[in-house]
Amino acid sequence: MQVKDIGEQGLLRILQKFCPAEIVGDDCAVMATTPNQSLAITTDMLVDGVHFSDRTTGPYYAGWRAAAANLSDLAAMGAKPLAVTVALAVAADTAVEWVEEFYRGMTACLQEYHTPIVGGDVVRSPVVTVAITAFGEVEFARTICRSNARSGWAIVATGVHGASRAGLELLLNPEFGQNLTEVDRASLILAHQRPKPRLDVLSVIWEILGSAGAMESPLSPPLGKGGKQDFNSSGAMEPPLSPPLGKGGKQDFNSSGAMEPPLSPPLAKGGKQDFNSSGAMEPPLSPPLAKGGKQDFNSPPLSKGGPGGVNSPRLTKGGPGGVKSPIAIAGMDSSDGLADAIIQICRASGVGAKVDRPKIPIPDIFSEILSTEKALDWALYGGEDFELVLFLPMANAQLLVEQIGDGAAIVGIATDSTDIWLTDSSGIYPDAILKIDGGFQHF
Ligand SMILES: Nc1ncnc2c1ncn2[C@@H]1O[C@H](COP(=O)(O)OP(=O)(O)O)[C@@H](O)[C@H]1O
Ligand SMILES: Cc1ncc(C[n+]2csc(CCOP(=O)(O)OP(=O)(O)O)c2C)c(N)n1
Ligand SMILES: [Mg+2]
Repeated sequence: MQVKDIGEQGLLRILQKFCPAEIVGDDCAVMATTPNQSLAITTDMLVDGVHFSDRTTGPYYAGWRAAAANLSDLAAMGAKPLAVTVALAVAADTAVEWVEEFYRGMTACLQEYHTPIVGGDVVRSPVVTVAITAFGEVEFARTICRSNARSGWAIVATGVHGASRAGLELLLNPEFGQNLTEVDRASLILAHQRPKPRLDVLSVIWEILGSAGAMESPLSPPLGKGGKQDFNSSGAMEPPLSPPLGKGGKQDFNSSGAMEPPLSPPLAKGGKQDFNSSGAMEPPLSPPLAKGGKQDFNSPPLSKGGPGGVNSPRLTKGGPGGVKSPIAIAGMDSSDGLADAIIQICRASGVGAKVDRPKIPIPDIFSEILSTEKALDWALYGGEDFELVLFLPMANAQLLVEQIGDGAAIVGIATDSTDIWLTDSSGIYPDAILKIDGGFQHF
């Protein structure tokens, strides 16, 4: 059966089965918000032939990866996922079964993090394309931004890099890795097809940084001795300080569709954006008029007064790198590769870095199947490992790496120049500048 056989309404009926019935189906999804939390919003598109293909990834894992990529961006901001919307473009002759499998994969990933699909759109297109918008919430004081890094801080990778690239190679090129065992082959392929967003790392970060994770006292001891907090086996992240979502602590988006309906009004009294009194609507983010009357799109919008400034009560911007939060950590995810993440954070923060080649965590098996050069290249530039790359004070970085385990490593240190060097503490290779364009480029 093809999409054209059931039509738009027929397809929507199938897709809405993957969504909580209480929320989906109207012109908007309306969700309760938690007081004192900021909304984190991210969009990522996936295009057939660019991000996945039938050669490498069937619909189930294409769906999984689509969800994981978006949740990974939330994790990178320190945000807890709330919901996603899915805009789907398929051809008239796309098999309905393909779309259903895609949704099964997507919801399998989302359910691990208790995140519902609350809406979306379907259109016809010659190329299958999926755009997901994910919504999360984060306390302002816990927002992990790219622009917060400081000279002297350690650079942490939360897990091995290059595995996804190796998995992609195995799927595209049958000649590659013929001496691998089936177990190793499967684990590399899974790294590509079923990446896990590192939302689990957030609880470890909050535990180490504690309530005293602010810039002023970044080295305060962790809250609890030694142990990771015991989150449930799904690996779902629940920042210990955030209030529970509903009775029982977690929203339950399982297939029964049971979930607490959003009873509280979405906007608290006074929480509405204050448009001017004439009633005319003025988008609150529009840049101020520059001298001469032209809008100056380069100047940072309405940052006067800092976070919560008078002009922009609900939006916090800290300059070219984006949000600045008071927490002693900076980071992003490594969707575009480890090197890209380090470079982006350094640029946003105005620092440099020294990255030590032997410290970069790669899968053990690489030494048997790849030259040292190629292993390094895939680790730095392969992309799609969806780990987090975090800059934080050394003592906290050491605790973090110890507690995450499983390939997490301190790979380098931020410096007060703006150069980003690849160094070699084993003394074999000369220092080199880390390339910005070594990874996947769309154009
Ligand atoms: N079409 C767009 N319009 C406005 N902003 C965009 C667009 N595409 C990307 N951005 C913004 O540019 C920044 C970098 O994007 P990107 O490299 O895609 O981030 P990520 O790797 O986290 O997905 C993000 O803040 C993103 O929201
Ligand atoms: C068929 C196929 N070819 C190539 C790749 C490799 N690839 C595609 S996009 C990408 C980088 C990440 O994608 P992007 O759209 O830049 O994600 P974002 O950083 O915005 O999250 C990589 C390494 C792939 N996953 N599948
Ligand atoms: Mg993106």
